[in-house]
Formats: sequence, structure tokens, C-alpha cells
Amino acid sequence: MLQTTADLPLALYTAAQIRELDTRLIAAGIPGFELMHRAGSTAWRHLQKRWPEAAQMTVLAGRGNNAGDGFLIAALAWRAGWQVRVLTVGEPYMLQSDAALAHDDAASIGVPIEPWRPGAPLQGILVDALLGTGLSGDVFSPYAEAIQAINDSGLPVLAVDLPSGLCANTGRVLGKAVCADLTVTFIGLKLGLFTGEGPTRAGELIFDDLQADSAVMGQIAFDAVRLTLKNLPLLAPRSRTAHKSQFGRLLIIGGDFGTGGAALMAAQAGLRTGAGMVTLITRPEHVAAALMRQPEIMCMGVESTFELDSLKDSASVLVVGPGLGLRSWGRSLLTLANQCRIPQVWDADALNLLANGAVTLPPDCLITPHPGEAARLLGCSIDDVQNDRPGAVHALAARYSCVALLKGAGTLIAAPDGRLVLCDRGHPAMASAGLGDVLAGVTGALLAQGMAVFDAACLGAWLHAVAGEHAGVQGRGLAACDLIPLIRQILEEHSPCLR
Ligand SMILES: NC(=O)C1=CN([C@@H]2O[C@H](COP(=O)(O)OP(=O)(O)OC[C@H]3O[C@@H](n4cnc5c(N)ncnc54)[C@H](OP(=O)(O)O)[C@@H]3O)[C@@H](O)[C@H]2O)[C@@H](O)CC1
Ligand SMILES: Nc1ncnc2c1ncn2[C@@H]1O[C@H](COP(=O)(O)OP(=O)(O)O)[C@@H](O)[C@H]1O
Ligand SMILES: [K+]
Repeated sequence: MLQTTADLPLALYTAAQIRELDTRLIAAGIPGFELMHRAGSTAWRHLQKRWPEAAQMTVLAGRGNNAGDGFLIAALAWRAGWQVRVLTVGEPYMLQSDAALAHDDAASIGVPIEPWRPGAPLQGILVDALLGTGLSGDVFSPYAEAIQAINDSGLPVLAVDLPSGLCANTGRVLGKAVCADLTVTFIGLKLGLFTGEGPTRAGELIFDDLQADSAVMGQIAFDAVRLTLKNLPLLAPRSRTAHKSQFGRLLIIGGDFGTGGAALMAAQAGLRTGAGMVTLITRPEHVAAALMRQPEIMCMGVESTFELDSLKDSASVLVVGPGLGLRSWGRSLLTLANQCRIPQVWDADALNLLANGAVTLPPDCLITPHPGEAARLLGCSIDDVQNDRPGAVHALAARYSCVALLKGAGTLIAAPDGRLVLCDRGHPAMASAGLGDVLAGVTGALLAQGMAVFDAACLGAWLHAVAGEHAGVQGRGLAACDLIPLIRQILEEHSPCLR
């Protein structure tokens, strides 16, 4: 898991953007070899900090500039008296420019450098300097075998810039990828370290900008931003004379037979996130239980949509989908939602019905699919979604002209205008049924309090994920409702009700 996120910058780049940054930094007067020295020095410093007792290392070097960093780390360790060996996976004679200079530096002081062969003994701390941002396509032989040997060794691994084999843009494993304990990444954060398999492959993540000139950094567009306290959209404090109608009437629609709890959890979450009024439209059979559990929620049991016409006109925000089901009851309620021209959150079965083509999405919507729902909406496989989560969330936002929030570790939020935000908070204990229903209710309540759709998606995802971290401390067995009081508390901490 990614362990160090607090002090990391916000911008997330693709490999191409990082290459462009490198080029511009060099053009601005920092020689490439100087950047490589800075990269090698910072990686060496963090390696010693992480493994203070170690005195032996094996560097696995490829044949690009990532290998150049590896040769310089080897030279630094050799000078410090470590037992060092470099195993080259590409032929050293293929090294070019800065990487060739780095090789010659290490060779000139006597660092043992020899070709890697299958079965070659690996010792000490392993430095993965095989592939960085220059990787393209699936890892080929013998790199794939060398990566496997690193992963099979059971030894501690430091990945230079990126775990080799990890796609810098998507976090996809390109055939094989190194599983590192520590990754020291340079110049700009790569989006792939935060999504897909990135967090599990990178281990602890350390960032060093290599003293890159901020003016040069500012010239390059980035792909996405991380959501942190620095850029989190917040609710304004309330005036002392506030009254409930200023904070919206949130209508939650869902809860067919067998899934009544889903809609109730969304309604409870909406109430506790500050919606002025919450009305739950559900099956008549669920009304008594809902009122017992949360009498503040106005609860209406409906058999058909006729009963709803007046209600839908008074609602300011609608959340539809939790436990809605795919039967005629759910379909007719969703058709009604589709006719309302108010901000809406579509989740769960509303998305499955949308994918079936049973309805269309009204304007000004937020959709909150998990990867399975996203795959249905895009007509592709779940693997396709997970292999390129940024691509999938952009495609959802574009295809449905809405704000799309793709759930799962490293939640992503995209708008049709191309904005992309990543929430790297959360906890694996959140892999439990009902968590999505709570998120839908939270985002609905933020919309009801006047937030723009994109902002409500960002704040909702962040509150939900941070609450998940708090509840996750107790380990497995997290129940979705456990999050609701925590969300209220975290919202108050960062967006106090009174100034
Ligand atoms: N000034 C700078 O630029 C700085 C750069 N820095 C460092 O440079 C790194 C980027 O260096 P880079 O661009 O040389 O690429 P890199 O990641 O070493 O890989 C290229 C090699 O990979 C190979 N290869 C490609 N695909 C493959 C596949 N599927 N399977 C197997 N092999 C494959 C490709 O093979 P070839 O095309 O030669 O056949 C080529 O040999 C960056 O991550 C950072 O560490 C820092 O020092 C800071 C300053
Ligand atoms: N490993 C994880 N790390 C972070 N967040 C997670 C993880 N697993 C699940 N979540 C979050 O939990 C929620 C699960 O939602 P969903 O799959 O829709 O559940 P349900 O449909 O049962 O309500 C999502 O917000 C998701 O991002
Ligand atoms: K690497």
C-alpha cells in the first residue's frame, strides 16, 4: 500500500508529461547528468534511511536512464564501503549518453558490473533500475524474467522512479511488475503510482522534485490532481438564522424487496451530512422499519409513481439507485427521476438500468459506479476498466455528459471538460456491502446544500474515504453505517457549521 501521502504534491503526470518536463528542465540549464546525479543521491539517501543496518546491495540495471540512476546509486554505495554488485539486463554497450556516463563512473571506481543471468544470486537490498518512464508495451524478455527474480527473492526492494513494469499513466502491470517496499520517484508524481496496481506495487512512496524550477514545472499541464486538504472544496459556515429550506430537500429513491437497507442507509447518510430535509421513497413494506430506525426521515412507501408527482416537484436534489432493483417498480421510479430537472446522483441499479438502455441520464448528474457498473456502462470488461481507470472515468464522463465518480481504491472523479481528480484516501476494510449507498447519500446532501456537482463528488469521496480510514483501524467487519457518524465528525472538523 501507498504509505506516505501527506506531504506529496497535488499534480499527477503521465510519462509523456514527465519526459516533456525533463526536456524543458534540461533546456532551462540543468544538464541531464546533473538531474541524474540528484536522482541517484536522493534514492541513496532514502535507501539508507529505510534500511540503516544494511551494507550490501544488488542493482539490477536496464539500458535507459533509469539504469543510469542505478549506476550512480551503486557508485555512492561503493564509495560508502558497501558490498555492491550491478547486474545488467540490457547489454551495457547499448547504454547511451547520461546512462553511459553513469555506467562509466561506476566502472571507473571498480564497482563490479556483470550481465544478469537467470538464477544469478541476488543479495542485500535490491535496487530496481530496470525500467522507468521509458517503458512502452508489455515487458519483454529478459526483463520479465529479471522482474520475476526480484519478486521471488524475498529481499527488500527499492524501485527507482517507478516499480519496473508498472505503467506510469494507468498503474497497469504490463505483463510483469516489480513489487517494491520503497519507491523514490522524481520530478513529478506519476498518476500510475496512485491508481490500478500502483499503490500495491510501489510500497512506501517518496517524492523528490530534484530542485526542478517551479517556473518550468508551471509550463507543463498535468493529467490529474490529488485531493487533499489543500484543494478540498468545503461547505460555507451557516448563518445563525439558517433554516432548513436553505439546505435542500433531498429525495432518495430506492429499496425494492430484499434491498430496503440500501436506500435507508443513503437517506441516513444524507441526513447526517446536513441536508435540510430528507425524504425516502421506498417500498411500503420498508416504511415501518425505516421510521423506527430514523424517524427524522420522511418516509413514503409507494407502489407506483402516480403518488409521487407533487413530491418530485418540491425536491431540490435526487439520489436514485440504492437497492432500486431491476424490476418494473425500480424502472418506473427511475423513469420518473429522469423527468426531473434537478441535480441528481445515480448509483447502483439506476446505473444498471442506464446501461441496459432502459432510460437516459438527465443533465447535471453525478454517476457513482463501481468498476462492475462502469464496465456495463462502457460495454467493456471489468479488467478493461481496472487496467485503465483514468481512461474509463474520462470515457464515462464523456459518454454520459455527466460528472463520473469511479469507486474502488483510488477513487477517480472526472468531468466532461476533462478535469480529473484522484482521492488516494481509504482503507481495504471498506470493501464491504453498503458503503456505496452511504457515499450516494453523502454526495446528495452536499448537492442539497448548494455545492456544484463536481465539488460535491470530490468532498463526498474524500469524507467517505477518510471516515473509512478511521473505521478501518478496527480492521475487518466494517459496517457501512459505522461511517455515518464519522463522516459527520470529519465534515465538522473541516467545514464547521458555525464560523
Ligand atoms: N534527464 C532525465 O531524463 C532524467 C531521467 N531520469 C530517469 O530516467 C528514466 C527514464 O529514462 P528513459 O527515458 O531512458 O527510459 P527507461 O525507463 O530507462 O527505459 C528505457 C529502456 O526501456 C526499454 N524498454 C522499453 N519498453 C520495454 C519493454 N516493454 N520491455 C523491456 N524493455 C523495454 C527500452 O528498450 P529499447 O527501446 O532500447 O529496446 C529502453 O532501453 C526515469 O524513469 C528516471 O529514472 C532521472 O535520472 C532524472 C533525470
Ligand atoms: N480497498 C479499498 N480502498 C479504498 N476504498 C475502497 C476500497 N474498497 C472499497 N472502497 C470504497 O467503498 C465503496 C464501495 O462501494 P460499492 O462497491 O458501490 O458498494 P455497495 O454497492 O455495496 O454499496 C466505494 O466508495 C469504494 O471506493
Ligand atoms: K525502476
